[in-house]
Amino acid sequence: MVLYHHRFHKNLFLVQALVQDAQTHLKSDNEIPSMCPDVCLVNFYTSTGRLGLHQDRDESPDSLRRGLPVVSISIGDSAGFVYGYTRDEDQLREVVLESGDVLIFGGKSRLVFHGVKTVFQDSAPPQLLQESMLRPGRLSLNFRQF
Ligand SMILES: O=C(O)CCC(=O)C(=O)O
Ligand SMILES: [Fe+2]
Repeated sequence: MVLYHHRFHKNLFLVQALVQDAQTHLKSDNEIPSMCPDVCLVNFYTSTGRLGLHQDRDESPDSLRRGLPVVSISIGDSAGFVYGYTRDEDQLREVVLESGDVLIFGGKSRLVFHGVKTVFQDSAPPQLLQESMLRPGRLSLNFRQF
């Protein structure tokens, strides 16, 4: 229990450090505010798993108004992640998220539409599967501040 607690706190610091790192790479007119995560949404996708286009707006009005970021960490199989400023399928852009990738959206982009279109079967790093108990598929950890 103590170990779990310790690890959990380490993860919160990791998420804050990831946001800080992103901040150093952005121009000041495209800011991502700092946050203190208190929610972690965990998704597991099998190779046929999908997530339809949506906005993340379950957080408090204050969190959304301030554009506090969503920090998403991908583990396991790679996935085609789609995003856009409208629901228009033709305007969507796609990025492949690989195991270990971190995706952050906040500030002006906090309410971007997004979804997971494809999970690429058997694309996880072999070492990860050998050294962990992860079953085939993709795990995503989504940290937010309510
Ligand atoms: O799995 C992902 O990378 C995205 C998850 C997501 O958008 C959500 O849980 O709201
Ligand atoms: Fe989402």
